[in-house]
Formats: sequence, structure tokens, C-alpha cells
Amino acid sequence: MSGSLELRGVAKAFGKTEVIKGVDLSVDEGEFCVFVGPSGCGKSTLLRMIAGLEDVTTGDVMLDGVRINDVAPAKREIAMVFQTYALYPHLTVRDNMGLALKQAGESRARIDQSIAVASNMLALGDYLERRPAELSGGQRQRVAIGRAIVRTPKLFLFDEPLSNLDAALRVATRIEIARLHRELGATMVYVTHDQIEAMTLADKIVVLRGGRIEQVGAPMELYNNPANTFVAGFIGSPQMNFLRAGALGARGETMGIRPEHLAISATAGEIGGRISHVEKLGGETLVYVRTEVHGLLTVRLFGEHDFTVDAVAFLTPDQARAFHFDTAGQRLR
Ligand SMILES: Nc1ncnc2c1ncn2[C@@H]1O[C@H](COP(=O)(O)OP(=O)(O)OP(=O)(O)O)[C@@H](O)[C@H]1O
Repeated sequence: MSGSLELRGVAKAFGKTEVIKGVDLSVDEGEFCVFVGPSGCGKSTLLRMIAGLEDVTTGDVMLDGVRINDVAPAKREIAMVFQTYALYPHLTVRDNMGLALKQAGESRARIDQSIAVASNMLALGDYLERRPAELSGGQRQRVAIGRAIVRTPKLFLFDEPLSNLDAALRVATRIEIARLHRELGATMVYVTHDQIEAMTLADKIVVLRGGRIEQVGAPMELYNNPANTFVAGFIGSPQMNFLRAGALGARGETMGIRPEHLAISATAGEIGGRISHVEKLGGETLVYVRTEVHGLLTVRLFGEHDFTVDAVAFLTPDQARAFHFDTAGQRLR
């Protein structure tokens, strides 16, 4: 029972400050849509407007073709999962998960059945009689997700749901959310700071900046085909290198090259510099090279490599993989 979401010219002002400046977006039924962007760009505000937790200043929020701007949050058939879980501390896992159905006047049998399905999906069966304080952070977040599932909403909203979990648990929960999305076929809108979550979970990534959409596309589409320097720099970690195109005889104002497409040599290459720092990450090595013309550039190498800080190094971009941008930062095709 998943729904489609459409935002039409949605804007939000807090007093005189406009923080969302006219957003048009469609999220299809069953689609996983991720909002990314720098801190303060309006991701959470946009999500909260969809949930009904913030008023929409102008524009329309449409769920399955019906305008829901004026529908109360509890009546929107939308479930939201928060970073802080927002569980009731005095209720058991079972009662936390069943509360919305109980308030909606569902029968005990129907509630128990929904809880059984959701707790089974989330491996929470053994914890139903516990209270939130008796659970780990990861278990609490699974309860919060379970509470959303039992409501069988048309739309799931996630506001940075994994940021309070440690690294290993983040990976496990991320995979779990991807599996749930597959199994439920649900429409999901997800806000994150995390590149890997955005790249791995999304069918569609929305890159926001200053309350506007910069680009919308599938993860690899944004990675391989960024529309401008902002998206090119934002998607991909470590960040794309931006070089002065003129100094390389290349097109446009700026040339973009990802760290994996920059070759490094101790003896010869197009760009000279000195190694300023080396990071060995196990599976890969990042080498930071200070250059006079292009500033600090990052090289990513597969496997372990030894380099000496302060040694001279020469870099050569793989021209076939380079991106070219004009003075306004727009991509030249
Ligand atoms: N209640 C409010 N009153 C005034 N300004 C607000 C309010 N809520 C948010 N803002 C402002 O709106 C802008 C967008 O905030 P929002 O929390 O949506 O950004 P975000 O992209 O989610 O940021 P972060 O990634 O840091 O969570 C910010 O400049 C913020 O200061």
C-alpha cells in the first residue's frame, strides 16, 4: 500500500528568512529517495513539511495525487523515523509498536498480528516485553522502524536514522533498511549526511543547497554525470579534485578529476608537487599532494603504498575521465 509523493513549488519561510525556495519533486510509488546537502540546506525542514510537522508557506504537498497541506500529521498515512528514536520510555516494545494502531481503534488481534509481522522482520521477537532503556541503540532504532511498519503507511520518512549508531551497527542497520525497502516495496524518503547511505540506499538522490534542488538523479548518474561543480564536489568521497583547466590546456575554467583517476609518479607527470600527507586505510591509500598551481590534490590508490611526506611527486589526470566546467561552475558537455 505504498504511495507516490509530489512536491509542487514548495517553499518555507521562518519569519522573513526563506529556507526552502520553491522545490518541485516527484517520488514514485515504491521509490527510495534520499535528500543530501550541506548542513543547513533545508533537508530536515523539507522532510518535516512532508510529515506535517512544519507548515508549508507556499506550494503543495501531494500524496497519491491528493493535496495534504492541511491534513493533520497523524492523519497523513505517513510514518516518520527519527534520529533520536522518539520511543515512549514507560511502554514496552510491544506497546510502543502498537500504540498508533490502538489509538486508531484497531482490534487487539489485528494489533498483535501486525506487531508479530514487524517484529519478525526486524528480529525483535525476543524483546517485545522489554522497555526502551533495556535495549541497545540499534535495537531501539529497530523498534522505531517497527513502529512505522505496523502502521502500513503510504510513505516512510527517515531523518538521519543511523547517525546515533556506531560504525558497525550503522552498516548492519543500513543493510536492514535496504532489505525492508525491498520486502515492503514501500515509498521512502530519507535524509542523511552520509555519502555511503545515500549512494547505497537511494533509487534517487536529491542534492539540495540553500533551499533549492541542485540535481536529482540515480546515485551513479550523479557520480558519473554531475551537472555542476557543486554536485561534482558533493557526491563522492574523498571529494573530486578541481584543477585550473587553463594551466593544463583543457576546456573551460575548471577541470574536475576524481582521486581514483589521478596517477602519481616520483619521476614524471603533468603536475608537480610535494606529498603533504598519506592515509593508509587498509584497502586503499590516500595521498595528498600540495601543488603550486592547483592547490592540494588527493590521489586514491588501491591497496597499500609507501610514500614519504615532503617527497616530490608528479600527478597525471586521466583525461578520458575528466569533467569540464565553465566559469559559473556548470558542466560543459
Ligand atoms: N524553527 C526555525 N526557525 C528559524 N529557522 C529555522 C528553523 N528551523 C530551521 N531553520 C533554519 O532553516 C535552515 C534549514 O534547516 P534544516 O534543519 O532544514 O537544515 P538541514 O539541511 O536539515 O541541516 P542539518 O544537516 O544541519 O541537519 C537553517 O538555516 C536553519 O537555521
